Amino acid sequence: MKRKIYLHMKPLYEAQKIFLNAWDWKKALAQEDIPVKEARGRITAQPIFAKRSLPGFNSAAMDGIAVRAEDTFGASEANPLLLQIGKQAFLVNTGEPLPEGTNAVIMIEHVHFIKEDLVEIRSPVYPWQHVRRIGEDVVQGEMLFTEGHRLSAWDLGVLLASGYLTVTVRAKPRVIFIPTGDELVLPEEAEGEIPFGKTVEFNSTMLAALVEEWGGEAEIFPIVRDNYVELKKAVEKAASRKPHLIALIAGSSAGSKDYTAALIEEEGKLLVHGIQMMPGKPVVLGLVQNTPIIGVPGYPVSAVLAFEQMVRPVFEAMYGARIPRRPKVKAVSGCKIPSKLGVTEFLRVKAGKVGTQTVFLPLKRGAGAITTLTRADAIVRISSESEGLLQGAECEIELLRPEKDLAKTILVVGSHDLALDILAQFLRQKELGLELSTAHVGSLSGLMAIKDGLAHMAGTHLFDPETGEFNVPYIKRYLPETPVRLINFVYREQGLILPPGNPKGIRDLRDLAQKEVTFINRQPGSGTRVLLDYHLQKIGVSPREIQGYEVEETTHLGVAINVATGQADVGLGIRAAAKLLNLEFIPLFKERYDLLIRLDFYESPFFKVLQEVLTDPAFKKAVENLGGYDTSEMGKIIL
Ligand SMILES: Nc1nc2c(c(=O)[nH]1)N[C@H]1C(S)=C(S)[C@@H](COP(=O)(O)OP(=O)(O)OC[C@H]3O[C@@H](n4cnc5c(N)ncnc54)[C@H](O)[C@@H]3O)O[C@H]1N2
Ligand code: MOO
Repeated sequence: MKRKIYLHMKPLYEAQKIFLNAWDWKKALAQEDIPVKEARGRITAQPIFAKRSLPGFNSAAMDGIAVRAEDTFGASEANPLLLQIGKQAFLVNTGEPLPEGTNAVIMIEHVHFIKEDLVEIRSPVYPWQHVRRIGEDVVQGEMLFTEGHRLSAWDLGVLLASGYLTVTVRAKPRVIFIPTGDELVLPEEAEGEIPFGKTVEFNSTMLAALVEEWGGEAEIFPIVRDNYVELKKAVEKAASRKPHLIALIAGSSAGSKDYTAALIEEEGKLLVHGIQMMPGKPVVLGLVQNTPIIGVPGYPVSAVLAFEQMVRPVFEAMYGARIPRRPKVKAVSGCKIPSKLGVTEFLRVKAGKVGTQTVFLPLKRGAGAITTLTRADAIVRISSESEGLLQGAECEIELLRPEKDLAKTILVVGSHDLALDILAQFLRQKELGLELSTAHVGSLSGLMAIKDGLAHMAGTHLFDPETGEFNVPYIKRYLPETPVRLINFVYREQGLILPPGNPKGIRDLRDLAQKEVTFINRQPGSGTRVLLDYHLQKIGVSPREIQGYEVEETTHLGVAINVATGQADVGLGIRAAAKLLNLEFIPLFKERYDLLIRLDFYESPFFKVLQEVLTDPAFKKAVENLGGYDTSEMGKIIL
């Protein structure tokens, strides 16, 4: 009875507004007086006025002699003046008060001692020269900080100097997290073997760390099993502690054990269930026992992104101050990225510098994969009014790493090849911080990305039927003006990927036209597709005769998985993909897979590292172990 299907999904901005307006966040945080020495990062709760002036007296700004400026007028090289120490001149050190009657300091370097108590000066000084005057820095009564100011390290300095030992700040927001789920085990319980079907509970730690980063305090309750009564008890217990927010983790979507929304509706007020954002859709917002409550989706990436989107604004409202944002930079998309209209999407991306542009490539989209956050360089927000980004489209990206680290990411687009993953691994071992990021857009789009300056390298295996050559004719045709180099990466076997035992007895491309055979294709512009279409034409088989010809995957592994799961009987792809999934393979062609490299990148120090990997026997061996690879010409310059 408690299963709760989504209410009307709300646009992201509307959900934020509803949550902000549902509670008097501004009044939520009490004030507290805390020692200034412990106040870094805290938010002032009142305007703060200086209790004293700084400096509190006229003081020497230099080591030297304090004088009355008027006594020095007329001094020059030709007409030096003599001053009596103790009468007209007084020895002072930096920071000391000026003796009564003096109003300037002459630096000791410019003072000539005639006798112990008699000095000669050869130039005049003007009044208040080398003097820090009373109140020069701060005048008593002056406002030092407005309310809602985040105290920095140096702010503590001015507070202490101007008379404060304690400072009135906003109390820290307190959040109680309640992780829920039968499948969860504490990390400590799962140090060795983890029982089958169990998952380590780590969302609460991530979110609590975020709360602390934002200046709040987090408490994590024990895991609550998927049981309505227990969940209700845990929420009541949490509410009795009067936190500023309760966060229930998981159980927020539409599963048979997802109680969050039902519980909030029955015990309090349900405000929102479901937001038009991805990841993070199943968010629940409400109030229970006069306490704001959020149901955070269980998938880790959804949890983090939804929590950030919904909770950061209410923290800011409580503080009356902004929480520092991640820096944004302009960047362009290295490939086409479709996105769902009506949903605000948060893509995790890799980013790198290609020439003067910052370019990004999307990581996988799965909200369950936490590495899409840990490996990301940036987050790209795709508006709900957009159907996605075209290759080369410019937008702002939110950086998760320092901008200068982006220079160490090598962006590779084009055809998919498993050996590129191994290359990434070796590169990382070779040089700290060097990353290889790949996007599989097909050989031809890869060439175009190189032309448009959207990648450093492209993997390509485009067969030209007219010349029987790989890649070179295409480069000459499509990139006649672009300075590039082409080097060989591998030769690889392309062939038919079949289920174990080849139940339908498929032998060659001709058999694809059989009625009972379902094929899985690759996307147009991919080298494999070009190869297929060429050979089909050569043997006189029309695409119309092939079932499944119009169903496309973008990677060899995608094709292999279709075969492995019985959705297709056969696909065309590389041996390594078949081997990885224990599938049968009939070799048909040997093809050349090259790397097309922008000349400026070819001449960069990073490429030297890459070249070292390409000549490393251990790397070649690792590639050959994938199956169906010939590395004998790896690194050879073709163009
Ligand atoms: N029929 C539908 N199913 C799902 C929908 C939907 O709309 N209709 N939405 C999907 C989306 S989107 C998301 S996001 C998830 C969120 O689900 P829940 O919030 O209900 O979370 P669970 O199903 O309990 O768990 C999902 C996943 O996350 C793991 N998890 C949960 N808590 C933790 C934790 N504290 N630490 C680490 N990992 C955690 C859990 O084991 C699951 O693997 O629902 C989709 N389903
Ligand atoms: O919308 Mo869910 O939060 O993506 O995985």
